[in-house]
Parts: sequence; structure tokens; C-alpha cells
Amino acid sequence: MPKRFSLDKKYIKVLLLEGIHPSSVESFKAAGYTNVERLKTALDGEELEQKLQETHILGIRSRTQLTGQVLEKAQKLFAVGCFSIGTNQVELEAARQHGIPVFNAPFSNTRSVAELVIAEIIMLMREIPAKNAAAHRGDWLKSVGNAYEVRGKNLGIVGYGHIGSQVSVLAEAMGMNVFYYDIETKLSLGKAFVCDSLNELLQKSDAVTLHVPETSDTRNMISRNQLAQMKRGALLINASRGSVVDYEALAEALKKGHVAGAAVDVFPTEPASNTQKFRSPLQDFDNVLLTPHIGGSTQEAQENIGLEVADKLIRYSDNGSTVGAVNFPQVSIQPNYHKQRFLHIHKNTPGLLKDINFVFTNKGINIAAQYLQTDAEIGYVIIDAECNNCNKILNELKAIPHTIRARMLY
Ligand SMILES: NC(=O)C1=CN([C@@H]2O[C@H](COP(=O)(O)OP(=O)(O)OC[C@H]3O[C@@H](n4cnc5c(N)ncnc54)[C@H](O)[C@@H]3O)[C@@H](O)[C@H]2O)C=CC1
Ligand SMILES: O=C(O)CCC(=O)C(=O)O
Repeated sequence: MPKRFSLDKKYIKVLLLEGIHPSSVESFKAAGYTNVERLKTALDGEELEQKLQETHILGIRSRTQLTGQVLEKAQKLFAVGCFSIGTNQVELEAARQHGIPVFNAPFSNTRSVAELVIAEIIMLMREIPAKNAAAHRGDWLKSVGNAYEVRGKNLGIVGYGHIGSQVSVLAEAMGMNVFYYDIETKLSLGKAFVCDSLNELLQKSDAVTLHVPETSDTRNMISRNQLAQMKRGALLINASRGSVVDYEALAEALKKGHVAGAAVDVFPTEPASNTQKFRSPLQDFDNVLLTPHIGGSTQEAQENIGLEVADKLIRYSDNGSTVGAVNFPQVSIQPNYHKQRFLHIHKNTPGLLKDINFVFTNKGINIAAQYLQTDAEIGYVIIDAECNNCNKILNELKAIPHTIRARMLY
């Protein structure tokens, strides 16, 4: 059976930034993509814009910022893969308007984050960060101090999604009492107790861990007022996004001893590479565990993410399937090796489908199958047709007013 490609694959440039796992390169190569470049670092500014001039498929993790301005200039870019859960590093609406679906990996690193959080809860409850820092300086802090077992303590989980719910199960297995708060109704796992408000959760918890996405609602959701609601001596863990906690306020609460310790993996501004310096108001505190956004950085997670996101990008590039895209109408579709496939992305305008169909019917070309999905603003249609002069058809499809992008898979 002949293979059909969405551009001759030798012309498709795949650029993978930020040390994305080599498993993704292997996937692209196995699917016939030979022009794959993998860089260890993130890119920004002019360097990023330059590189994107020749890129069709881009893979990033959390450091590369894809603004509307950057996307506007990336004329050849037709798909973006975030090799992460979070997609806040991409202006999704701008990508959508440019006809660029954005894919991510919603599950693959969740267990890794949950395990790190559990380890941090134990470390913080035993005051290990401060004792470890002292030992490195030659000081011997052998005292029970405020060290506690986690068994029987209350853990508050904010955001009971993929990560929060796994933390819940692991914490209960260690004998913790779990409380959670979510804006959505979520099935309680084990004996976890749902709280009606964030304040209720903060008031009950000996340790609070945050597992919400970055949204306008979660920005600074833990600030002075919320920290004041926490029990004196409670712990705070943030492995979600840096924007979720006001770190100046957290530093004040730590200074006063109101918060006894914290573990922080994410920051409002993170160094773009390992050679850049990292600064945070939390660096002054021995009782704060600081990690460089490595919640999901395990070999298992990264290998799986590499495979998962590469697979979604390849399916889109080869077949037009947008399943798993976070900003795009979802079309689930199998390859069609016998017909010519066209992809048409357009502004959702009345009568446009008629114009598309006219391109074929006007020439007596049979449309064998058609798959359309729309949202309020854009439409995405896949057309399998029996045509001979396919390039001419493609050009006519591109010329239809309100077309954002048209491609032919061949
Ligand atoms: N540190 C790291 O390396 C990693 C960080 N993350 C971060 O963790 C976040 C959570 O990941 P998942 O659990 O997989 O996401 P998820 O989407 O499965 O769960 C998020 C939960 O938060 C809830 N939520 C949203 N807004 C809320 C609000 N204002 N108040 C309370 N609950 C709210 C949602 O309803 C959902 O249940 C990601 O969005 C990402 O930013 C994810 C992976 C790795
Ligand atoms: O591993 C990364 O670069 C990003 C992890 C993360 O924050 C996510 O998956 O949302």
C-alpha cells in the first residue's frame, strides 16, 4: 500500500527544542521524516524567529514562549507540540487564528510530579531542607525541633485533576487525611474529603499542595490573604505554575514563621537555559526546597512524552487528525491511501463549505468523503477526492476568501 505524505517528507522541517527526549526523534524518523533537528536549549527573540522561518513542525517544552508576534512571522509552521502538560507558553488563540493546532501530553509526566510532591511533603515535615543546608555549612542540627511524621496529618490538594488525584492516593497510602478543592465536581478517591472553598481547605491543612493550571483565575490564587488563612506552621508546595503563588507574600509568611517550610518547582520567570542565573526571593530561606522546574523530569516521563506528542504531530501531518489538539476543532480520521486528501482551515463563515465544494464539483470531481468540524470562529474540513490535477485544486482552495490555510497530503 503506497504511503501518502503531507508534503514530501524530505521538505518537512521538524525542530525540537529544550532537550526533548530522543524517543521523539526516533518516532519522526520511523515515520519517514528525515529533516529533524533537536536542540538542547530553548530559543527566544530573533534567534527563534529566524529558526522558525524554515520550520513546519515545532516541538517545545515549557521555556520557549510562542507569542502571537512570533507565530505571525512563522509562515511555514503548521503544527506545534508542547512536550508537557501546560500549554500556557503558547498564545493558543493566536495559533488557532493562524490555523496551527497545538498538541500536548496530558498524562505522561503526572506520576513523576506526584512522586516528587510526596517526597517533598515528607522532607518538609522532618525539616530536612534546613538540616541539610546546615550540615553542608558544617553545622550539626540534631534536634527533634518541629519534625513530624506525615501519618495522621492533613494534606490539602488544590486542583484534583490528573496530578492532584494521584497525590491523593499516594498520601492516603501513607496514612494522611486528604482534603481537596476544585472548581469542577470531582470524584473523591479513597476517603478524600471535598472542601467547599479554598479557605476551608487552607484552614484545615498541615500541608497544602497546588495542582491547578495557569489561568486568569489561578494567577496569585495564593497570596497574602490566603497565606493568612493557613494554619500557623503549615507547609506549602507549588509544582503547578509560578504565577499561582505570590512569592513575595510567601517570603513574608516564611519570615514570620507563619509558613514553616515550602517546596517550589516553578517560578514566574525561569532561566531559559542552565547557564543563566536563577533569582528568587525564596533563596534566602533554608527551609525552602527549590527545584528547577523538574517535577516532570524523569526518564520515564520524558520518554513517554516524546513518543506521545511526536505521535500526535505525525498523525496530524500524515492524516490531518487533530485529536488531542488543545486549541482546534477535533477531527479523528484514518489515513485514506486511495484518494487525494486536502485539509482546509478557514474562518467559520456561512457559505464557505459551498465554495469549497464548488472547486471540486465545478470540475466534475467526485468528493469521496468529507469531515468537517467548526467552533465559533474557525472551521476545519478534510476532503478525500478523486482528482488528477491536484495542485490546481489546492491553489483554488487557497484562493477562497476567508481561507487561513490549505494543505494537500501526498
Ligand atoms: N512542575 C512540573 O514539572 C509540572 C507542572 N505541571 C502543572 O500542573 C498543572 C496541573 O496538571 P494536571 O493535574 O495534569 O492538570 P489537570 O487539568 O488534570 O488538573 C487541573 C485541575 O485543576 C482544576 N482547577 C482549574 N482551575 C482551578 C481553580 N481556580 N481552583 C481550583 N481548581 C482549579 C481543574 O478543574 C482540574 O481538575 C498543569 O496545568 C501544569 O501547569 C504539570 C506537569 C509537570
Ligand atoms: O518538563 C517540562 O519542561 C515542563 C513540565 C511542565 O511543567 C508541564 O508538563 O506542564
